[in-house]
Amino acid sequence: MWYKGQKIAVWGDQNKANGHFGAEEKSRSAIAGKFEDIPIIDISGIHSSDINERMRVAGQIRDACVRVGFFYAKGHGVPQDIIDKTFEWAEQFFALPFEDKMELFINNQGNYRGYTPLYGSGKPDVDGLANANEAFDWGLDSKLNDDAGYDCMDPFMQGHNVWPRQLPGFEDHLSAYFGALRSLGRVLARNIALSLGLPEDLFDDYLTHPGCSAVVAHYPPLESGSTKLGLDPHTDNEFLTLLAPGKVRALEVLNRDGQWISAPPIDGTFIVNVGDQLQRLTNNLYISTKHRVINHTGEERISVPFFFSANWEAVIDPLPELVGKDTKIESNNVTAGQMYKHTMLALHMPADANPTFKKYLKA
Ligand SMILES: O=C(O)CCC(=O)C(=O)O
Ligand SMILES: [Fe+2]
Repeated sequence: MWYKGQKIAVWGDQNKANGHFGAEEKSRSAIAGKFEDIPIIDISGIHSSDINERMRVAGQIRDACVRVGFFYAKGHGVPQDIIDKTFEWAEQFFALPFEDKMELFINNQGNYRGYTPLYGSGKPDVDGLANANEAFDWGLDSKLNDDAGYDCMDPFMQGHNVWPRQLPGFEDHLSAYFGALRSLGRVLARNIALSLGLPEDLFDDYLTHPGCSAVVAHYPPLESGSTKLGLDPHTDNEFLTLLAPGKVRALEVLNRDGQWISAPPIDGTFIVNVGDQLQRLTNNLYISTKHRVINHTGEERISVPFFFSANWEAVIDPLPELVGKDTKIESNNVTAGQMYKHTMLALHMPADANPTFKKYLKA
């Protein structure tokens, strides 16, 4: 495919960075109490004008990204109030009648924004039902774009967000949340560059209009003994994920021994993880670690992942600085937008075959 005179390669699962560790443990029970294996980092120094402060954080981030691919970020600077309000709006959205939510059915939007019904994404089980979560996705569009020089015409990602007409105020708040997290992502990316021993502005050109997206997700409690998953094991596609995990423990992270480690929420922190883009850019130095969601707590769970991505047209190849002098870079010229589109198509395909959802598909 061609875009602005540039040939874009075909992207597929075989190209996913997929840096999970070890063989996948089949057990459905996670090891609790080992969450200290996921480091807690006070990242407040990323905003400091003192390079020593920034370097101190960068060292810890490097260690976490090389060993684990995940860390808890405290001192992130996003006001708790804006995070709490996002959860309140999410609750109001999920409380809407099913028919209202299906007005925004994600499979009807060319840019994969809007509503994913319960069991409507992921890999279908023997009962034909897939992930036990419902979700609302929004992300960069021409309204949320803050780069005057960008036309939002990526060949893979075009169109606007859709918003629930029943909830005035929802769009404004989620847009503000998007802006706050995008700002944090840009500062974090500078610290990541530092953590790689590279100039702090290294990623700036990748992030002039980052193709970020975000999700409010609802994971109802699963019955004990249920074989269902809230979210299948996967790696995230983007540069970094900044997850507001809410109050209910359900996220599990695959460690080097192939064991699932529980990653419970810790007040005042985001759970940050390396995505496939960053793994690829760092030539597999930083690891995009597999994770999944299982809610066996008996409580309703809401979480809000923010996927911080490079510009959609940015080609995601290993940085020459991180590739040995004699190693040839195998460029396949894949863009961030293409990686995102591919991931979203694969994730949402099952709903097209499900009779409950099929009738909502628009021709
Ligand atoms: O809700 C969570 O804990 C994680 C969600 C997640 O992994 C994702 O949406 O990619
Ligand atoms: Fe994820």
